[in-house]
Amino acid sequence: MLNKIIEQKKIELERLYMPENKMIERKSLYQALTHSDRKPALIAEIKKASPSKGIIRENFNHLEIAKDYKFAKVDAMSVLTDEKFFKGAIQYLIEVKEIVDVPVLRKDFIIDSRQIEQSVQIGADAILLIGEVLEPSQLYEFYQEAYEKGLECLVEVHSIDTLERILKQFSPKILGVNNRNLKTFETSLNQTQELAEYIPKDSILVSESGIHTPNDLNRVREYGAKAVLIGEAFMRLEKPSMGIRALYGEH
Ligand SMILES: O=P(O)(O)OC[C@@H](O)[C@@H](O)c1c[nH]c2ccccc12
Repeated sequence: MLNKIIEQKKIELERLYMPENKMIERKSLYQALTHSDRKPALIAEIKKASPSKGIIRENFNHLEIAKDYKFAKVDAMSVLTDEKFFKGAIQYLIEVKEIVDVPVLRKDFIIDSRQIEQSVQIGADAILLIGEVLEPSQLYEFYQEAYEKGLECLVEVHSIDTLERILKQFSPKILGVNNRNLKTFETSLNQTQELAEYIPKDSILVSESGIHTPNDLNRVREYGAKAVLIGEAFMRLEKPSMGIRALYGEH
């Protein structure tokens, strides 16, 4: 599946949409995650579908979800912009960014430097760079290019092997452990536990995917996650904010 997604991205690169530059105020994801009242801090995702689950939310309205997340005071929002496999859209991110005051992460498969420029233009505050998709040297180049352009990066890895290869190159400030294997779609929170000890002390550990219950949240907190990235569990609820309160045990 991962290969299929990357092939599709290469096709899309031939007609990359590049909107006009607007003046956009950037927000720091790093700041938001380190100054959160919630432990772990929360990145809430806006996602209609996924290749592993199909359509997750039938009546999908990105702005309604963004407003509800805003009401719940999430620390950051992640917006899927991949159209083909996640039924996302660049337009969703543009519009969400206009109505929220927290950093917005662009969730997509970045394989080309032009997508970084595009992310700047559409108003993203941060982008995802996937360790299983990019060679460490390429990933580091994109990382530097993004920071030079005022974007932060969530560097995501699934395996210890990928993490080690990246850490030989550099230490990303925000490091995500994807509990889901993008090739098999298998999800296990043990992934966060196994990788946690290798995460540099100065990096923020974000546990991503497969977090549904308060027990899941407690587990990854104990493993050392300073932030979590959650999509599906909230997308299945009419009011995602209710799910957030239940998850964190807030009243
Ligand atoms: O919906 P979940 O299981 O809560 O997962 C959210 C997020 O981690 C997931 O969407 C994700 C993590 N890494 C990705 C890379 C590409 C696309 C999607 C993802």
